Amino acid sequence: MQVWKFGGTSVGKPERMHSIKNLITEDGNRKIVVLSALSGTTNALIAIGESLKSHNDAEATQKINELYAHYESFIKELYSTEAGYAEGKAIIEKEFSFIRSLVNIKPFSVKQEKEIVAEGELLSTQMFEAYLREEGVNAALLPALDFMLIDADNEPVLKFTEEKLGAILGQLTNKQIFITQGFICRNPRGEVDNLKRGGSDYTASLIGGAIVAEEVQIWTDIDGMHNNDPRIVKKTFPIRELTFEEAAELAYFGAKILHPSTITPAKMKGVPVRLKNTMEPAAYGTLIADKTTDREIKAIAAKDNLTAIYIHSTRMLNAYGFLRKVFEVFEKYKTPVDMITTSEVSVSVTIDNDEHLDKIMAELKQFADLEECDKDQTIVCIVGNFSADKEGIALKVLDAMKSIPIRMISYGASEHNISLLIHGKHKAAALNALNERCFLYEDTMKEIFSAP
Ligand SMILES: Nc1ncnc2c1ncn2[C@@H]1O[C@H](COP(=O)(O)OP(=O)(O)O)[C@@H](O)[C@H]1O
Ligand SMILES: N[C@@H](CC(=O)OP(=O)(O)O)C(=O)O
Repeated sequence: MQVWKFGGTSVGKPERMHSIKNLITEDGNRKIVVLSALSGTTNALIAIGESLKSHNDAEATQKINELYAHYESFIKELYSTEAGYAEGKAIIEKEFSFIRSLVNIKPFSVKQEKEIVAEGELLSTQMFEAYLREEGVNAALLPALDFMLIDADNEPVLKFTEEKLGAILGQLTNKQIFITQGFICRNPRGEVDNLKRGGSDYTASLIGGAIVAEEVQIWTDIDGMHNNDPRIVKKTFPIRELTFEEAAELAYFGAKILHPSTITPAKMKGVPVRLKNTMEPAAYGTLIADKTTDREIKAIAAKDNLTAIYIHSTRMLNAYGFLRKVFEVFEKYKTPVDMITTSEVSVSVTIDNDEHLDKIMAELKQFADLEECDKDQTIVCIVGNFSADKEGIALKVLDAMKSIPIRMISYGASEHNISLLIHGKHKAAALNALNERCFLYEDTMKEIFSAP
C-alpha cells in the first residue's frame, strides 16, 4: 500500500479536491491519503486562538464568521448533488459549532489552542471523504486521533501507530481509499495535540513507516525538491534523486517543501519518499531513497532567525571538560544546537529556539567568558556528495561567497553538508551567488567542454 499526502495548497480550492479525487483513484490501487487543512485555515485558526487568549471575544467571533463564510462558499462548489451539499453543510456546522463553543471557555488555555488548530484537518478530511462518497468512491475515514500519539517529549510513538492502525485497517479490508488527518495527534494526557507546523508530511511518513508502505508520496504545488529556494532564486530546477541524508539536511536547513522530521521514519523502515506536483502529476518530481547520483553539489537551503552564541574558555577547567560543560547547559534547557565551530579555547554555536537564552547565558557565564550574542543569523547549507577525497568543493563555495561576510563555517562533520553562518540580511545575495557559481556556471562549462 502507498501513502499519499496532499498539503494545504493541494486541497485549498474545490477544483483541486476534484483533481485529487481523480489522482488517487486513477491507478485503482489501495492507498492511505493524508490531508492537511485548506491553505490559510491553520493560520486563521491560530489567529482566532490569539484573539481568545487576549480576551478579545468580539474579534474572535468576527474571525470565526469570516472563516465560516469561506467554508460555506467552498462546499457550494465542492459537491454536485443536493445530498452531497447537505452532508458538507452538516460537517461544517458541527465543526464550527465546536469552534464557537471555545469562545465561552475561560481561561483559553494551551489545551483549547491545540483543539482549535486541529479543526483545519478535521474539516478538510471529512469534507473530502463526503465528496468521495458522493462520487461513488469506496472510501473510509481513519481518525488520526485514534492512532497518532506523541510522548512526554513530543516524540511520536511509532509502536502505538503500528498496533492501532494495523488493527483499524484489519477491520476495513473491503475499502479502497483511506482518508486521514495530517498534523494532529494525541498527547500522553489524551488531549488533542499536533506535530508542529507543517507536520502533515511527518504524519504521512510515520504512517508509511508504521505500515511499511511501498512508498510515501508528498504532493504539493511544485515539481519536487529544487536545487535552491524558488521563492528567492529565479533559475532553480527540480532534483530527481536525493539520498535520505541529503533530503534530511535540506529539510532541516530550511527547504520548506518538506517537514524536517519527515525523513526519519521513512529511512528507518526503508520506505522511499517521492515529492510530486498536484498541478503537474506527470512531472517526475524527486525520489528520496538510498540511491545516490554523482553530482557533487546538489542543493542549497537556508535556515533563518538563528542566534549565535560565542563562548570562550576561562581555562579554569581542563580542556577536555569544557565542551561537555557547555553542551550540558543546552541539554538542560532542551535547546538543540544547529551549528558548532571550535578553536582551542573557544566554541561558537547557533540555536534556533531562544526561549531559554537568558538562562543559558547565565549558566554559561559561571564557567566561561561570553561575547554579545548575534541575532537574526542565517545558516546557508550546501548539500551534496562531498566525500573526503574530493577536491575543490569548499573553494567553489567560498569563491561564490567572496563578497559576503561569513561568521562561521562548518565542513567535514558529514559527507553531505557544508554550512555557512551569515547575517540574515545577506541571505538572498548568498543564495543567488551560490546558484550562479555552483549550478549555472558549472552546467554551462560542462556543456561547452562536452560539445562535439
Ligand atoms: N528547495 C525547495 N524546493 C521546492 N520547494 C521549496 C524549496 N524551498 C522552499 N520551497 C517552497 O515550498 C513550497 C511547498 O511547501 P508547502 O507550502 O509546505 O506545501 P504544502 O502546502 O503542499 O504542504 C513551494 O511552493 C516552494 O515555494
Ligand atoms: N495544517 C498544518 C499542517 C501542514 O502540514 O500543512 P501543509 O501541508 O499545508 O504545510 C500547518 O499549516 O502547519
